Amino acid sequence: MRILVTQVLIPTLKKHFRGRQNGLKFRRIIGQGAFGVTALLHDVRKEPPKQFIIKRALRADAVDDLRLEIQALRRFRGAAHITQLASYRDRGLNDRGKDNKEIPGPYIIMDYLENGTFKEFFERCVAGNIRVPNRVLWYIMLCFIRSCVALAWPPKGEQGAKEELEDTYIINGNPGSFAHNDMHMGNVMFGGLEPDVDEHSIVPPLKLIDFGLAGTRDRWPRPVGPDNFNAYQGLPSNVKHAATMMMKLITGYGGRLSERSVDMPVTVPDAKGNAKTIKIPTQANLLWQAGAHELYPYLDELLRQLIGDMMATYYANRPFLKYLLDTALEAVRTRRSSDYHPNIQNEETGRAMREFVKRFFLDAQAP
Ligand SMILES: Nc1ncnc2c1ncn2[C@@H]1O[C@H](COP(=O)(O)OP(=O)(O)OP(=O)(O)O)[C@@H](O)[C@H]1O
Repeated sequence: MRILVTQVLIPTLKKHFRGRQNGLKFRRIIGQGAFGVTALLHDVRKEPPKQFIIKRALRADAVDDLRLEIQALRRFRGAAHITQLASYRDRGLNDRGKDNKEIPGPYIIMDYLENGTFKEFFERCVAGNIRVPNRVLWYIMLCFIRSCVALAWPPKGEQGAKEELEDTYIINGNPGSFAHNDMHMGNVMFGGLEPDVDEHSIVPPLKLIDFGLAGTRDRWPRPVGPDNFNAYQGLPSNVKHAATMMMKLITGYGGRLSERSVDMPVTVPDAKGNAKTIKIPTQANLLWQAGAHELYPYLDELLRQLIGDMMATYYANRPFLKYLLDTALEAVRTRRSSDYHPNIQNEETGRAMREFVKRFFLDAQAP
């Protein structure tokens, strides 16, 4: 069945875009799974041609997910850390209210993210057996936190909304409980460097993709446990999944993780305002279990703490987004190589960061 649909669909896409629909031309199939197909399109009216992805479902149940994804992506137009919807077709009509009978069923056209998935980046780092510089980790963490801000306060921009950093959304009232629900390394991608945005001019911006399971409820409610105590809440779940990917990148461990909690010491003020140390359980066990400090001796301690906080076993112990954003922003803006151990200072300079990005992102994507 799948082969049949694909055999029909791919020539249909090719034929449709051969005619330069709205300046778009079919280039090649990017991904083809059991549920859907994604293909690369070029807008040949631009020089160099602007690249887009078209995503089309292959099965009836995947059509529902695609519809959900269209609804979700419309909420995030304008958010710099979520893949951007360029156009779509749902229920027979495209976003300009016109019928497009040639490509049957709903589809999504979105901006192409040229620097690949987080998973590919992770695998390159593991294969190269390298330590990702702390300063690069902070840039990636900042992007993750901004994506969580977008999920909590969707900008709901108009068609063609200009992308903006999410920092200002945070003042707009209480966060929502929208969950991505499928935040893993294959659903996080890196776009192209942006010379005009400080934080994206050195390390490529990270963006979430694949919103087919997203929503304000968990698609697969698990039995009540510490991680989904009381009710399902999207925000702490998104935050934990972001931190989990950071932990995987730091440790190079890409397998299934144990949800075993370990104690993490945290300094808090006591009733008199004096500092006291308490222990909170966290699932960031690879960074906090016995022996972890010796295994990752050069990891920025604040980053280790932040990941532990974001993966705190109990929702109530996970930090507010405002704190996460301020902490990551400050680290990105102020950390210098001299802040790190002499053994790694030459790997933490601005120059070393640029070389790292060239090797693990830009050169790795060259055709
Ligand atoms: N905006 C994008 N830019 C570049 N590549 C993309 C983009 N969106 C998706 N892709 C590519 O297409 C693949 C499939 O996309 P996506 O995960 O959204 O579809 P899916 O049908 O839900 O796939 P899966 O079932 O594998 O999760 C991605 O892994 C990625 O390689």
